[in-house]
Amino acid sequence: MTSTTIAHGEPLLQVRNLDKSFGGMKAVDDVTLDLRAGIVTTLVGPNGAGKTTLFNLITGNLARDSGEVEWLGQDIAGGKPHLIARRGIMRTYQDLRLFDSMSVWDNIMSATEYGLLPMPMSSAARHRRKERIEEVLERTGLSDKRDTRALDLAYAERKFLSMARIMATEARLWLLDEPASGLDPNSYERFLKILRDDREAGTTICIIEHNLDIVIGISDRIAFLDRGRLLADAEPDTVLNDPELAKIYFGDQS
Ligand SMILES: Nc1ncnc2c1ncn2[C@@H]1O[C@H](COP(=O)(O)OP(=O)(O)OP(=O)(O)O)[C@@H](O)[C@H]1O
Repeated sequence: MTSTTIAHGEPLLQVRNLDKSFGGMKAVDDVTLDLRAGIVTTLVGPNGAGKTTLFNLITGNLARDSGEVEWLGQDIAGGKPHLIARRGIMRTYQDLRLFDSMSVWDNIMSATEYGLLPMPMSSAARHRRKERIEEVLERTGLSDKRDTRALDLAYAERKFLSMARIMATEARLWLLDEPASGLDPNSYERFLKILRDDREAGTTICIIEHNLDIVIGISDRIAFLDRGRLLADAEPDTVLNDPELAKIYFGDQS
């Protein structure tokens, strides 16, 4: 995992003129976007806008047609997912992709190993990892569930486990695909606190989110996608008060 220092607000990940089509349909169409160090960028837009596809192109789950993805100035487009993870880019999935028959603890442990070189860890490093997992269990409210199989968790607990899996790594960039969908209001608060605390600690976060309370509650910047095109990338007030974007997002309600 790279430890290059980068100033708050400077681009950590740069997407340039990225394109991806499925058949004749452009799912991501000439998108240029910076994800900046220590900043929470929310990716919004109607269903099918290309948000998840953009994540998949960044993380190597899909191959781009053209364009660039740079991490700290290095080209990473076309890299394999585990190699991209190794650089410090971790993600969650809408369908969570937990290891259902494994315990909460083992699910988290496996995430800390994903993308790492298979080399023995020093006992000090193992100890630090254990402490980090304990802290993540506490913050996600899963301490009492550490031995429970993922399959046996309640819905909100499964969502928090998918967050815990990336929190326990030392990733510098988190890509979160609708992590709060279906959560109850109490869980929202826990979720927002996690994001705010990690942003404070310097983590860079990009989150796909439909819930406007969450969008308003956490965004430093909002990027608005529609039919593959990036229509806006600006401060929340600018995007949220743009009547044209509201029409696209909510439909014409006049
Ligand atoms: N693997 C694929 N094969 C074919 N079409 C795909 C594939 N993945 C996505 N698409 C299509 O690309 C478009 C963008 O999909 P994507 O999932 O990126 O949208 P989204 O903005 O994340 O939507 P949502 O908010 O509903 O999750 C959609 O029309 C979708 O059907």
